[in-house]
Amino acid sequence: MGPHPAVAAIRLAVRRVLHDILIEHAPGSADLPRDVPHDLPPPPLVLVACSGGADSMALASALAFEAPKLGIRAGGITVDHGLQSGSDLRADEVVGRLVDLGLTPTESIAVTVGRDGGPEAAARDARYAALDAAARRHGACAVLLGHTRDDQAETVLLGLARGSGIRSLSGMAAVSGTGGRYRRPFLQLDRQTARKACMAQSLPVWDDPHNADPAYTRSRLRHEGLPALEKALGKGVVEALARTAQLSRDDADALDVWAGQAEASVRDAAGLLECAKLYALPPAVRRRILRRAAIEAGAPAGSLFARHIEEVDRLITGWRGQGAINLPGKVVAQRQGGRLVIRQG
Ligand SMILES: Nc1ncnc2c1ncn2[C@@H]1O[C@H](COP(=O)(O)OP(=O)(O)OP(=O)(O)O)[C@@H](O)[C@H]1O
Repeated sequence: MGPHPAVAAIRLAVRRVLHDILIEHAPGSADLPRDVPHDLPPPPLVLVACSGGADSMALASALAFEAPKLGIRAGGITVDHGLQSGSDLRADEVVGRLVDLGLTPTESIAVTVGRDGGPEAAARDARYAALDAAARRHGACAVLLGHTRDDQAETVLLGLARGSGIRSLSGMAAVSGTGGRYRRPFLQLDRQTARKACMAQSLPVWDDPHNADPAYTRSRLRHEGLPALEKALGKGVVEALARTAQLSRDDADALDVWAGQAEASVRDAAGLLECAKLYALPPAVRRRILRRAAIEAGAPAGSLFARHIEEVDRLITGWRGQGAINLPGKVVAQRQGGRLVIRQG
């Protein structure tokens, strides 16, 4: 008898990603003759980032099962955010579970969570910094994250509510981070499948109380927002939102390329942006060029919002002699003799 369908599904998702990693990091190694001595690089190491929750425990179990079959070493990291009493003991428990799965190396990393950007963003920043450092320290070529299709749907809705364009509708990428370090094998898989796979394998899981805490935006969305949407629009809404993410990502990537190519054609010999040429471009392309120019001039990308760019855009499309526009990072945008000048003031 084969594995439970949920277990088969999580393993297949992980196997696909490990195949990609193998092709990227050890190209051709599978073709080398086995009886001739050669200096093969050490087998690649893939880490799983595990909170102890159902998604990442399912991921850890699938990694532990699939990696050895492909000659990949598999380890696991858990991050202790120190936000609840006894979180250190819990982190040790998670490490114990990763060891039981046969993962090595395993590590629990304690981080200090700051306050910047709110509790969720601060915890996330601290977590990714710790995972980055761990990947470097262990020489890992990839870190797997347990985000599911449901997480993706939530991310799309959060982006939609921010009103900031298709880039934020594109959710999380299957591959992201420096050198494509982070991989999300479960992005097409629903949360229920991960949970069922844990049950079928009798894996103990831990439900983070933060996930149910209505103080967190994502938690409210998960427990109130999405169920209400499903009730109104039908069960397919999660899948549709995840599909929206992929379509939006493709569109946003295409527009970024277009803007990159168009940028050279709207600059004069001195490199200044020509308002008339900008005016002739489609708004989506023009605004991307304006955004890039603002970032190049020193505006921090994270503080530059759609409303800032819209205001700069009005120097082009709604010109009535308005004054300089102040942008984050002390960057100033102003129109001077048919040219748009964006620089740090
Ligand atoms: N404390 C942590 N330590 C290590 N990795 C984590 C931690 N928290 C989250 N992650 C990683 O980020 C992914 C997404 O985080 P998120 O907070 O959405 O997950 P979660 O709700 O805690 O659930 P789960 O562990 O079931 O994925 C996790 O699947 C896991 O890969």
